[in-house]
Amino acid sequence: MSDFQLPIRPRTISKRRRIAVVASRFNSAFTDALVETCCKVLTEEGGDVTIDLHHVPGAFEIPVAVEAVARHSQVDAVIALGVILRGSTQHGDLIAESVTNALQTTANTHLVPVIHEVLLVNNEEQAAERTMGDKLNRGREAARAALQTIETMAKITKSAPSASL
Ligand SMILES: Nc1c(NC[C@H](O)[C@H](O)[C@H](O)CO)[nH]c(=O)[nH]c1=O
Ligand SMILES: CC(=O)[C@@H](O)COP(=O)(O)O
Repeated sequence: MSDFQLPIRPRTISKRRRIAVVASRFNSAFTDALVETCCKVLTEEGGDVTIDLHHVPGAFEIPVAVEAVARHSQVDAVIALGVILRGSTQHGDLIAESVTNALQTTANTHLVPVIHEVLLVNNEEQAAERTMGDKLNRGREAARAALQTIETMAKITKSAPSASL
């Protein structure tokens, strides 16, 4: 009897990546800086990467667009970029909390990495440091977190039994 076994279906890990960026326009000087740096780093460090950029008015609208991307597009990751400046009421904190929870839910529901850089800051100085500076740049951080998480997810799914994929 032959001990020949059919090879299991190869799961080719394509190095071609598609990443969606969902960014709010509110506080656009800061959010535009986040988008610019994030896309630059994705292009420089991500290899063969296609970026789908989507804009929404404010941070509160980011999760619905991220969920739509997760449901309807074949992306390897979604990056959420926004800047919430604390005002004199609780409004900013409420938005930030709801965005955080919604992004986590989308990531875990669709098993797609969602990178959360919807920043909640106390003032413009903190916003500038994080969006325009070199030391704390959250746009750069977002791009690198997306690329690293894509690699990790690929390793995890590669080592999973094919029936569970
Ligand atoms: N104050 C900020 C907002 N506010 C707008 C909301 O996000 C939202 O668009 C509005 O409540 C309509 O649903 N958005 C930010 O991104 N940053 C802010 O500082
Ligand atoms: C997050 C906001 O919409 C914020 O600008 C609201 O400001 P305020 O708390 O002063 O009403």
